[in-house]
Amino acid sequence: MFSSTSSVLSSYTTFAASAMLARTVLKEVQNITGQFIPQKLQDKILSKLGGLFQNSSSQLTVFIDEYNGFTINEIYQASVTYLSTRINPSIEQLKVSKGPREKSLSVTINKGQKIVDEFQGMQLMWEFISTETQKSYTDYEDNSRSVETSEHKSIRLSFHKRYKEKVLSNYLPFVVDKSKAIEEENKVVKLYALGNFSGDCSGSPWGSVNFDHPSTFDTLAMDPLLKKDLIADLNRFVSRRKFYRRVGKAWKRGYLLYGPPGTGKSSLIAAMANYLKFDIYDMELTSLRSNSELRRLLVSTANRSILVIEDIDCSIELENRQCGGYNQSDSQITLSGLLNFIDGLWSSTGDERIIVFTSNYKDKLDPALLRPGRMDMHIHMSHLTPCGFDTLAYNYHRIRSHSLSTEIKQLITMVEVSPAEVAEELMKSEDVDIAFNGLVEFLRWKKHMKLNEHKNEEKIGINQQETETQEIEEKDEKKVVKKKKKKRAERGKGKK
Ligand SMILES: Nc1ncnc2c1ncn2[C@@H]1O[C@H](COP(=O)(O)OP(=O)(O)OP(=O)(O)O)[C@@H](O)[C@H]1O
Ligand SMILES: [Mg+2]
Repeated sequence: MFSSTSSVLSSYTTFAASAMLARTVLKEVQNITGQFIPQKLQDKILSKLGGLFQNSSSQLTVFIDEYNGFTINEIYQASVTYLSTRINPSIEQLKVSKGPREKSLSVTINKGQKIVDEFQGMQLMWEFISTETQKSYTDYEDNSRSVETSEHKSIRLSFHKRYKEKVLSNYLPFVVDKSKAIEEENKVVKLYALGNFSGDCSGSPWGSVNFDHPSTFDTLAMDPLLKKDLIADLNRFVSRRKFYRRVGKAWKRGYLLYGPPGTGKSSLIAAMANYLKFDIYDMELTSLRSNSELRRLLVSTANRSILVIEDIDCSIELENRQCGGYNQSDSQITLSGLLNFIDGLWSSTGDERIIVFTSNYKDKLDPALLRPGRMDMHIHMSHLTPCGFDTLAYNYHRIRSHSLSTEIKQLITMVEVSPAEVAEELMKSEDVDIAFNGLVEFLRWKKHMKLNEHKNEEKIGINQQETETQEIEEKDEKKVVKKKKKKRAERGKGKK
């Protein structure tokens, strides 16, 4: 990969000058501080610098241009990213920029600036270079002349000749890997939905916005063991590229999230995306007309992404699958169309894909969807538990315990309350006492309603029982009357 990088032996005389400069600086430091720097320490400093500055003819310089022909040079980009983490106090000029959709500033080194880096005992000197070239054009129609200036950017990497192999096969790959990790860390997660609302001209059916959902695994109230299992499952999944290749399985994973409304299914998807830094594709099945449209959309999703189909039980005609002879042509969208595609083409074209289905009712789902191997993990998002309450209390009020906590937790075990409902109450005031008191009131009211419901149910139950026994008695009565009539009739015959 790197052998083609142009390497030029440069008579880099500035290095020798820099060595002299380093000696002068050491002397100056002694003069200013009035403190003698021990000779040993001086030697050590100079010998460290010596790897770079000793003899100009022992230096090798690698030039890394911004462009490789018309395409961007990935090593250049990687070096810029990597060097932005190596900025030290000796740097005098920096460049700062920020794209309209980026979260943070990007700080890079200005042209002419140098950075010394160390790697496995080697000293390496990086320098940013920029040259401007001007071309003049003559417009022969009106004989006017115009000048066009273009900038040529490159980076110069210098080190001792004896490290050539090590730099090309260890150091530069290290720089590339490191820059990927940095980019991954700074990556802005995107949310894609159908329709082009970002105004780009790519022709993609998906429009995207920056995904700025604050949900993380820390803020999510869910069974701690389940949360731990899920995080471990995600970690295993993303680290198993080779494994999936070896066993011949498509590198994808399916999760089914089910549970009542407001229990955090959508929040969990957001937490997964934020954790993995995967983009989300939100697929609204009800707005699609055919299997072929679905296929087109799935093909145009990118790797390292989460495809989300919410409320799967409501968004697809489940009966389609069950009706054997039903016309499952391309003119409509069917569950089998979706499943076939997920199992087949899509899974073999993409890498590192996650698919998430959500549903409020697991038992309403087609068994085909629940078949082993389809949805690898079924995750039940339940009503709030006392432990989940602790998470919410800490999220919203940064509080680990409160005099009302015990009562709140007791009430939570008595009523069925969703994390969303409790979150709503906790947000009503920034004063924790007011918010917790409000929550207690709310939970007591829920408990009261539940008890009333029970009583009503019991009443209905008793009434029902009464009517049932009455009916039975009536039936029995009728039977008895019938029997009696029969007997009477028989007796009448006998008399005759
Ligand atoms: N488990 C949870 N942990 C933390 N906050 C939660 C949790 N569940 C719900 N919330 C809060 O309630 C809001 C709504 O929850 P969310 O949309 O994730 O629920 P859902 O299960 O997807 O509901 P639905 O079935 O209606 O789609 C969230 O924005 C969040 O503030
Ligand atoms: Mg939801």
